[in-house]
Amino acid sequence: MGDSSLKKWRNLHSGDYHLSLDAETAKSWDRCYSQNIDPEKSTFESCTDTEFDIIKKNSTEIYAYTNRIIMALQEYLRNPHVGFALFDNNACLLKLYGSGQFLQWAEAKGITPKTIWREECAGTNAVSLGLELNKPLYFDGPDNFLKVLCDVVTYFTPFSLEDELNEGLLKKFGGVAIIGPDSEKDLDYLVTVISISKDVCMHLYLVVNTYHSISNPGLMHIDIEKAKNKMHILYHSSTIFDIFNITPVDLNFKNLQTIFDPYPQNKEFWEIIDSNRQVKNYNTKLSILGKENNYVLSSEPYKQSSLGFQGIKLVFESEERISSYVSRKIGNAQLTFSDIIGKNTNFIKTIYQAKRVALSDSNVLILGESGVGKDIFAQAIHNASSRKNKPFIALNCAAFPRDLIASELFGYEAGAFTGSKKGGNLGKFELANTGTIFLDEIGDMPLDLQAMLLRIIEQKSFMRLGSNTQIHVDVKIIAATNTDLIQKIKQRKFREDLYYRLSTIRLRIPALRERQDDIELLTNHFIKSISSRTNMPKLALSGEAMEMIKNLPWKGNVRELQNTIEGIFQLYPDTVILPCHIKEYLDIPEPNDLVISTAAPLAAAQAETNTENINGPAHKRQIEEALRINKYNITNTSSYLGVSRKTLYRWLKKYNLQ
Ligand SMILES: Nc1ncnc2c1ncn2[C@@H]1O[C@H](COP(=O)(O)OP(=O)(O)OP(=O)(O)O)[C@@H](O)[C@H]1O
Repeated sequence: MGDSSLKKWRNLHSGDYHLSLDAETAKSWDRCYSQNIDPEKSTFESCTDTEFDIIKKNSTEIYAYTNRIIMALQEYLRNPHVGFALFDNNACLLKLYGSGQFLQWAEAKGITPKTIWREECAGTNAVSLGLELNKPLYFDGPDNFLKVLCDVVTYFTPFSLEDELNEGLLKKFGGVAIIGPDSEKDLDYLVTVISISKDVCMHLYLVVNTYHSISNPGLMHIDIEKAKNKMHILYHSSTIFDIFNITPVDLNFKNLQTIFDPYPQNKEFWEIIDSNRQVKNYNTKLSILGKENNYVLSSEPYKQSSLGFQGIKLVFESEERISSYVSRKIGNAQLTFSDIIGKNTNFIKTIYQAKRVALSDSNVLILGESGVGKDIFAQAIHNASSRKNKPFIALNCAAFPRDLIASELFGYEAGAFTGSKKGGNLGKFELANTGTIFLDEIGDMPLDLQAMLLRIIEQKSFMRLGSNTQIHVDVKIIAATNTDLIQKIKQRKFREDLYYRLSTIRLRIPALRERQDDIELLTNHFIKSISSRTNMPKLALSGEAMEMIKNLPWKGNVRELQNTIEGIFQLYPDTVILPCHIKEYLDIPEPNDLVISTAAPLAAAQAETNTENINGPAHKRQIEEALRINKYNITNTSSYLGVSRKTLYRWLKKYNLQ
């Protein structure tokens, strides 16, 4: 022990150390004195072997990275008298790295793995104080509270990250120190430990935050030693075992082939690894410990040339987990062909065509007026297809503000635009991968997005907003519209090439007025479903009332019919419905038999004008009621009333309801 160090240390203890030590160190000395820690104590406290096993297990994240980095740096630490020490977040010494000379010196001092450097065990030292203050610290020998450390110099830096979920809080993971005899001072050592810490923290950030924010997929970091043709698992998340459905085993620093079956199995996987290729959401079959399954794989090579460090980050998801995640978040297609009611010959033909469409993987364009059942057909097609257990994602292109559709469809990278979520966001195309995406009201899609959609269809890949990486997707597209797309093409509002790409198969759903023979069937179907839903088994409609319903124009098609039936039974639940009830509900004036006609149905435009003309103040009340029920949402209210948004706006203006 250096005499001058010991002398300085003794002087500090016998005098007023507040004058010589910096404020934080002096405060720590105060605490040590108040806890009656004996400065002369000659040994460190250590944890037991069992405790140390638990500590090591809890520290695998920092151990995996730091171990590798220190190993690579160690040979450049030219001074054989000093070495590295790795600590966990409770100041337990996990491992020492250095020359034989350094390790002998450390052992003689009692500085060995398992020793605890917390203040209450080892008095004030750079490790305890650095962890507490969360900052790099250099400690000269006499700054240490214990005599045994009075000639030991320490350069320490903690590993910490801001906790993204709890703003302001810090997650501490431990730290790294360079330790040696007091004679070996060199402030560059502090720079060395700071840069190690920065590197470790960057890795920890990737591991802890980036991927876990989305759906907690399986994450693996592979260390590639090209020269030795070795690929080791440097880090893996615990979810990997669930995803691969295997019993947890120790994979740290194990060769990749410990779980991935060797070539020629996993051909695609080995090719990606060998060529260090980046892929995003790549559907591939993997053979894990003899069990084959489908997975979605993303890979991202990385290289730290300065440290001679090269690896690849792999993210795995099983297809089942993605499907269940998506269904939980988005909800799946519920309806099947058995939910579609109709006996009209043309309508039956449409159902037949739709069933055939479901068997092919081509894109489908569903055409038809508002409320004819385009949505129900899209769901039924998905549920009758081979993709039925995969996601069904619906997006109404008209309901989204123009600038949000792009991020809804394609997702975005973290920080892609102001207000974007920290971890980025999956777009509908990524969520629908392997399943079906239903783009309702495609005619309202802005032109620039039409170009992007066309690219997805042609290349089966796309890029998230703010990213330049192609993401591969396998999605069946069902689009629907109630507008005349040919007309829109002529007006240059819809791309002709996209129209032909989307309409590989066109399905036209006839309007209700073209299948009057279905009205009775549908009416009875809706009465039955209201009865069972509301527990009102005796709902009844007179023959005349049914005749009247069959002859109304139903501009809003099945939706309008359904809403009317529901509305009438809500208003008159305890009576047999007669024509007078319907007239009252729809505000049809008695003498003017404009709408009730057994003759051919009125033309749609004429019907709308008529409804409007005959209704007057009652019509206004009906609109007010519809607005209230639909919480003043224009799209929902117009659907509820079975008219277009344009018509509703016109009515609002006319009745001064804006
Ligand atoms: N053939 C049918 N059998 C049973 N219910 C139907 C049928 N057609 C439509 N419906 C019902 O009518 C309502 C409107 O149908 P849907 O939403 O599928 O119409 P749409 O054509 O997609 O309308 P929009 O163009 O306004 O989006 C839904 O409640 C649906 O369940």
